[in-house]
Amino acid sequence: MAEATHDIEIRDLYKIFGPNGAAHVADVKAGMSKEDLKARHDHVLGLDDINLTIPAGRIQVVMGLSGSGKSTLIRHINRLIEPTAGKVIFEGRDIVQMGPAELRDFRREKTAMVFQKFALFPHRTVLENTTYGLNIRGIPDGEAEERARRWIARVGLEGFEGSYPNQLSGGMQQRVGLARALTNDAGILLMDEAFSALDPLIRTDMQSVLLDLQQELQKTIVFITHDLDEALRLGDRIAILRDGRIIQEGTGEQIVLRPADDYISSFVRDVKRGHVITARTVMRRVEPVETPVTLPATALLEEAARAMTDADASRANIAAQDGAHLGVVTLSKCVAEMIAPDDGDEADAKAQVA
Ligand SMILES: Nc1ncnc2c1ncn2[C@@H]1O[C@H](COP(=O)(O)OP(=O)(O)OP(=O)(O)O)[C@@H](O)[C@H]1O
Repeated sequence: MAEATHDIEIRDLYKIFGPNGAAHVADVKAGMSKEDLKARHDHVLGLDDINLTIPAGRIQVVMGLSGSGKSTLIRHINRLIEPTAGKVIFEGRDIVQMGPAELRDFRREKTAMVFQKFALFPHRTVLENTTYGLNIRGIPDGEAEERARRWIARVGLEGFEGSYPNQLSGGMQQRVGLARALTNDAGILLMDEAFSALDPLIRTDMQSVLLDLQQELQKTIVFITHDLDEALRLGDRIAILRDGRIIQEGTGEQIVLRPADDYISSFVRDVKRGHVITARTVMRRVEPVETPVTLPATALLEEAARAMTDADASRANIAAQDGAHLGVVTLSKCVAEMIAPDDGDEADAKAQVA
């Protein structure tokens, strides 16, 4: 038997919406397109042969345009949607095969969800909204309240425990959504366009709140978005969906440097490369040089360029976490990569992250 892991392993997953989806899996496997399936059989292809390992303790972003299958995919993880075929394996168990009681416990204890439209109860206070999940699990009131208060404070809402949702701004309401999910203490956090309804500044703020919490909590987060900047900022890994298929999966840096096709190229063309590409990717593997600047391998190009400019240095050494020397970057190389690489540089950079 395979060793149990805390990763979420999605294997050969298909979802065909319609009265007789299972009858059409073979057609889809044989290459029938979403359009043909709709035209010939009046069924909708939701997910097409999804294979994805969502790493434990990291943020997996699922990105794609409207209708690409993002919501359908995330809802298979807690089985709010039944697959037409395939497996979703967590800790050695296939969620698809769970009976009702096992599924209920899995949902309540292992997963929590944050929704785009907050989904708060309007007639309950912040505290009551946050304790709700614990109450239905039968956790004693005192303990539930203590846990809820802790998370309400942790998301920055101390003092608002007695407020009602309509007394709060959108950003504050989503902080309640996050507090409610965290109070549940579940290892898997499912976030479906959780920040998409927020104003840009509040949205960036909430991304920072999430990243800050994640440093400490290291939950397995599945985060859906249609926004590339958000995907690149949050995702340890990013899967890009189109028409129910994963067309590319990797780190943000890999996707920006090696877009799998023209569609993804057009997505990433306007990305701020200095915020995505790391110094390690553009360094040369040469002996240490005389310079006041040493940077971690994870430093982004913009950070590297700023550090060198501030120190009036033209080069920086790059060191691994344990301090071992890895290579050298130059200021001019960083700037050139941030602006637009020539083909040769692009090929080098691609080879580096391959
Ligand atoms: N219950 C359903 N019945 C029929 N078709 C459905 C159903 N739910 C989703 N679909 C279809 O499945 C495909 C994927 O939809 P899904 O909602 O997962 O996309 P999405 O990427 O989350 O889009 P959005 O960003 O607009 O929410 C779409 O073609 C959609 O119309």
